[in-house]
Amino acid sequence: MATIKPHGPNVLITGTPGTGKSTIGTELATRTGLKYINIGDLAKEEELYEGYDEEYQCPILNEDRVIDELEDTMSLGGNIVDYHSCEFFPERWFDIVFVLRTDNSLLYDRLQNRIEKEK
Ligand SMILES: Nc1ncnc2c1ncn2[C@@H]1O[C@H](COP(=O)(O)OP(=O)(O)O)[C@@H](O)[C@H]1O
Repeated sequence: MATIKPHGPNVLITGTPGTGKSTIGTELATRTGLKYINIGDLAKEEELYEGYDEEYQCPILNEDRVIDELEDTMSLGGNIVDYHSCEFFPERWFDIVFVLRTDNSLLYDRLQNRIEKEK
């Protein structure tokens, strides 16, 4: 059960990559004044990794370090957290969770566009 936090509620926005988490998360942050936290960006900035996944060709997130890094911020509240996975977050952190979904055919095109842009 979430408790009332001094800086307001914590919101989790999760879902498959490309479903619009960062688009909605940043817009929501602008409109509400809550702080937007993108876990992927945070991990990059603070190097919260524990090795490299050769199969998926990406760094492996150190989930314990993410939790340690965010614990104080989340206790105060007032955050919008954006990440494609959610099972490792403490349930007590969040007051509400949104799971975004997008039709697979649309998702395919969005991710394809993202890859093209990154080239
Ligand atoms: N509701 C929406 N309708 C159409 N396109 C969207 C919508 N939300 C996001 N997009 C587009 O889909 C792509 C992926 O969105 P993004 O917010 O980066 O997703 P995520 O953060 O979940 O990976 C972007 O090009 C974005 O502009």
